[in-house]
Amino acid sequence: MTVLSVNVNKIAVLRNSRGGAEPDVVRAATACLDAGAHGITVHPRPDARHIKAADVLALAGLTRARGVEFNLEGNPFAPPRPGYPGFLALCEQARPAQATLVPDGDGQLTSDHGFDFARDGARLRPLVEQLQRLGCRVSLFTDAHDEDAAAQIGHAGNTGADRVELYTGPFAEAMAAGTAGPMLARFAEVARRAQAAGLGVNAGHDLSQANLAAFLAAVPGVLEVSIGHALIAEALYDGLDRTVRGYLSILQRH
Ligand SMILES: CC(=O)[C@@H](O)[C@H](O)COP(=O)(O)O
Ligand SMILES: NCC(=O)COP(=O)(O)O
Repeated sequence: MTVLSVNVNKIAVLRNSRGGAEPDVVRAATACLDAGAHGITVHPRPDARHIKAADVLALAGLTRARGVEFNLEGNPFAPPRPGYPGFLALCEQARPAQATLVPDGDGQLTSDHGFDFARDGARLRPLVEQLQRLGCRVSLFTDAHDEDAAAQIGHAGNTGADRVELYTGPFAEAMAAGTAGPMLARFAEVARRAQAAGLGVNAGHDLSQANLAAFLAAVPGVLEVSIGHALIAEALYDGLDRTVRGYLSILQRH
């Protein structure tokens, strides 16, 4: 079975919008694990707009205590800055079970592309080794939607990484537009090539209850999906009824 790692970035977005402690990322992560999620993912960004270094350490403690996977995502090439010690330093402190390297630019709204392995492979290799020495399984964020992707994946194998994470944003868009067929065939081909190169396959970005089943039916051997944005949005809808009723019941009693 494919395992589910819940990304709790969005809980921190909401918390930071008021500057206080609520909603609490550790409490939210605990609720996800209590519901059966297999692990927790966060992707702290250098501008600390959601997950902060302290959250990473707190979630590392929670996942260690619960014996589940902690997946820490980030760009290993982004320089440290006040409030963000750098991805490698965070991994040294938190020792996540999995480090997922993502080539984000600084001003990006969210992740929107994978590595260019032909170009980045040589500088990724020593970082992969360094992270593996820290005890992390290493996964590399990769495109699977374009012409070049199947060729690129061979270079990914040369980095020494353990897994790749297929960037599923373009699949989610195609699915919403009703045109996912050819895209899914491409993802399946990239997954098979990755597996043939000895890489495990994860997937993530904009996966949701509306598109996950179609993805898993078409793409073989996906080991893990990390899902945040849609899952948190769906949780709001699914939980609003109960919450409003909770308020009404207090009002009715006073
Ligand atoms: C790598 C990936 O696709 C997700 O981790 C995504 O980067 C979530 O980050 P944001 O929550 O900042 O959009
Ligand atoms: N690696 C993908 C991830 O952690 C969550 O992405 P999204 O579901 O927030 O788009």
